[in-house]
Amino acid sequence: MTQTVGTLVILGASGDLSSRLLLPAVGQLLSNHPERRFRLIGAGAEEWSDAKWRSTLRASFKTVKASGPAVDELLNGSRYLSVDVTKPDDLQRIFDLCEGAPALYFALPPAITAKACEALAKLTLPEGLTLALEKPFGTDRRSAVALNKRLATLVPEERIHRVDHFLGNSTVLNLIGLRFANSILEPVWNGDHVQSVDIVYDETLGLEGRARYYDNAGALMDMIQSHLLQVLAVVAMEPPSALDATDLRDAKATVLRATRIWRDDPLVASRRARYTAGTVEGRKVPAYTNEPGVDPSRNTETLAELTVEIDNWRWAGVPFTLRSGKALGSRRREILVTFKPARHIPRGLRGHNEPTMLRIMLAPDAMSLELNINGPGDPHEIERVALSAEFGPGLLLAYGEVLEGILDGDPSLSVRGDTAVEMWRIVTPVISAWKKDDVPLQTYRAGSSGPASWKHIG
Ligand SMILES: NC(=O)C1=CN([C@@H]2O[C@H](COP(=O)(O)OP(=O)(O)OC[C@H]3O[C@@H](n4cnc5c(N)ncnc54)[C@H](OP(=O)(O)O)[C@@H]3O)[C@@H](O)[C@H]2O)C=CC1
Ligand SMILES: O=C1O[C@H](COP(=O)(O)O)[C@@H](O)[C@H](O)[C@H]1O
Repeated sequence: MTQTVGTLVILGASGDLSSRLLLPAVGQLLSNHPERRFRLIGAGAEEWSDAKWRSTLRASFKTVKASGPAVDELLNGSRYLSVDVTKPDDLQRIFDLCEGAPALYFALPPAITAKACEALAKLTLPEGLTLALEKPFGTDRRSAVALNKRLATLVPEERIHRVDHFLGNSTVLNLIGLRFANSILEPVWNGDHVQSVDIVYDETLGLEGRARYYDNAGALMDMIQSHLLQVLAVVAMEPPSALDATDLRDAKATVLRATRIWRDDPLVASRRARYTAGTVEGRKVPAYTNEPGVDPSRNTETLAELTVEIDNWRWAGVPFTLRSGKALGSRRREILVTFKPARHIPRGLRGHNEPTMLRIMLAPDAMSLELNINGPGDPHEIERVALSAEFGPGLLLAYGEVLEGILDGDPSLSVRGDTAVEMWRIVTPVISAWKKDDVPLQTYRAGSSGPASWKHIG
């Protein structure tokens, strides 16, 4: 551990991300690493007292059973400031409370983050300042470019953490281990052997009171433009020499630069849908358009599918389909690599000739290789089996891993500025086509597997 940060400041501390994901991660990190010490300041628009903030901290820490002297010390010394983060004076008040080098974590809607960065530009910034920005980074390609430019005037790139918690996810690191610590996978990890790759993140969760953010984002921006393209980058990248920030981020950037929507045609490459009323896991879910805070005229999709191709030697012609949606009947989080079917099965063998499939489940962390083998009974009969294994669970929650990177000044797992822009470049033609209504917004019943007309993946 080489912690460079003395004070972690959460901007947007009264929001959902903070209490549900960030604060538990802080508690878990300190329980697992009691040698760590840093100050925590919460800053948000709500008029909270220090006491109310500390009771929020306690409640969040309880969810992960965080305890120990480091946790108690942080709790007792933690302060809350009621601020407007778009005002330079308010930001200065925060800096005045910091000890050591501060890290500002923007747990804010993207438009407010951009305004807060403008406000920072009016201040003399503290030595060693680190900035951590949540996804989505900007609201489109242009705003991402502008935000990068602004950030570059504030701190050096290595102290900017564009957070994508899927990259804090041990499974993504497991994926790198699986791909590159075995010599049998890489020779077939290309378009000569792979027929298609699907990255699916179906959630049973609905809107969960997040209309203010989600109704302006939708499934494409919320999940595909950020998380799933990052997963694609790790699945498809060339082998990095090391897991360090330069090698890893160069490898991801190269593959994303080669990525474009399938056939350059949003009508072929994308589909979108929105849920109607239904029942999910025994819970009644109202139609998305009847959720509090939703403006139906925005036509926000809650399920999106995007197929891309990667213009390079390894992957040319292989469709990569990314899909994510809310209020679906069952949770499914997996990367599915479908290999080409065997060219010829000797006459005399009967039964399956389905392609070999490698499923990598993102949570719970597991994998399964589906093969055709001679099953029990008649040895001429080919049957389907799955060889399964579990990845070891990570030591920390995904956000704990993200926070570790921020506190220790290691940006390996964060998204680099050029890559953040590239991810917007990939989805821009789809966003434009959807705005013009060129791709119909279909519907699916909450609790179903999506619109009946959509082909099932895998
Ligand atoms: N929630 C989640 O599961 C995840 C969220 N994210 C990302 O995190 C970010 C925040 O999301 P989320 O927490 O859900 O959103 P919320 O709306 O719950 O929280 C945003 C917080 O920012 C505060 N805020 C808004 N404007 C200002 C301002 N000018 N000054 C000070 N505080 C302000 C809000 O205060 P008030 O309510 O008083 O306006 C609120 O507390 C988004 O970019 C989202 O994409 C990423 C991964 C998961
Ligand atoms: O960033 C987000 O991610 C979550 C899904 O991630 P998980 O780790 O909680 O499974 C998603 O529900 C949310 O809409 C999105 O903003």
